Amino acid sequence: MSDVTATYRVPSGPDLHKKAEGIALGLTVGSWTNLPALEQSQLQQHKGEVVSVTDDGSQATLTIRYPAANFSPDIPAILTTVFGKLSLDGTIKLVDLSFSESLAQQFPGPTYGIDGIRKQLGVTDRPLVMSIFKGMIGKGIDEFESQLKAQARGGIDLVKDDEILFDNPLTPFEYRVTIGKRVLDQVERETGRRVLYAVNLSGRTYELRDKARRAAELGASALLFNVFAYGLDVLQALAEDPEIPLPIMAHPAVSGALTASPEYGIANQVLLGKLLRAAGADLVLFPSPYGNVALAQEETTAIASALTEQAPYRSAFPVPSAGIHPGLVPQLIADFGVHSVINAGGGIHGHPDGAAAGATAFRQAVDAVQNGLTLEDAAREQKELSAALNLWGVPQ
Ligand SMILES: CSCCC(=O)C(=O)COP(=O)(O)O
Ligand SMILES: [Mg+2]
Repeated sequence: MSDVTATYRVPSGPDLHKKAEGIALGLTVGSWTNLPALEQSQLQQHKGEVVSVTDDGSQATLTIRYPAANFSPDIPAILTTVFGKLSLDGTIKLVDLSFSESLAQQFPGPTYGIDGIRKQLGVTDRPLVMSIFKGMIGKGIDEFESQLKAQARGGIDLVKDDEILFDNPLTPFEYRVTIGKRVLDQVERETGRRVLYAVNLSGRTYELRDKARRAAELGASALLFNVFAYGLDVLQALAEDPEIPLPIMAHPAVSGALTASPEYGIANQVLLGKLLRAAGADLVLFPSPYGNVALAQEETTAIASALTEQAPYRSAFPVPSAGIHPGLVPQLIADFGVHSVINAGGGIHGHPDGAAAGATAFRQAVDAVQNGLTLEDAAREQKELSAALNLWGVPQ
């Protein structure tokens, strides 16, 4: 049977079975008043079913299954069913969500995912390294071009716009795409390495599809998308469009408003993990456990698992981000493995010898870990890594 199963965390207390039954009924066939008996029996197949109720004395967990016959197979309908009105109804957090196999198949998942992006880049055996344009607001297209060249020549695999760089007269969207393509083609000719650039797809919702199609026509290599400012269904529409054949990188901006409370909202592993993957994100940024905007270690592990564990979809790249510098590379690889992206803005542009050296320092740090060396040992031979470690250190 096609269905969605939702798990909620609520405060411990008496009458939890009654509470769970109230949710299962209230979000499906229930009403605040009794319906005639005949109508009740006809509605039985639509009723939510309480799967389990557990209580550890401080917190309780309620799991409820909702028949897919109640909703159309899209994320807005599913979220409204499992956590629409309920999200407004007291202390309750949606901590897990699973689709039955037939429901899961209604969603696209990543078009490229980890394997597809690795294939485009020709990099199979190490974490990818990504850099973020920084300080571009108020700067012109020449600055954009020189920053991109420096990052790409330094050894970066992917470059992304910062999420706060929107369409603007100094660096218009289409210019960034065309100049980005020219620079990256030139770097490929020079070095033999393919680098992807994710341009920030921004603007009004109804403009996005045409803008993304235009970007593809102009030779864009990837899109950055502030999905939570728009909605998961907008991401899905972009991912499913055959005229937008580009990897999509989901930025977590705004998601904290939905996830940050331990008692309310939606768990990170559901929103940034399962739902982003189902909706078609190829790469997912989230706060790392050690940077300046940090998430708890177990939450980041749960996000990364939801993006990569067994599912009817391709795996999406986990991109733990914020406050990342080369000294953190061993920890990042230990925590997130080889199939992750190491992403830095300040940690590249703040390098004492500039962005190209910043990019090189990251690649040297990755190579050191891959070769079983400590960063300190590798830095004896490599001046870019040495300068980065002198500035930011290696956490012990
Ligand atoms: C909170 S995850 C997204 C990180 C981000 O958008 C960013 O710009 C990180 O920049 P940083 O200089 O901290 O690497
Ligand atoms: Mg940013």
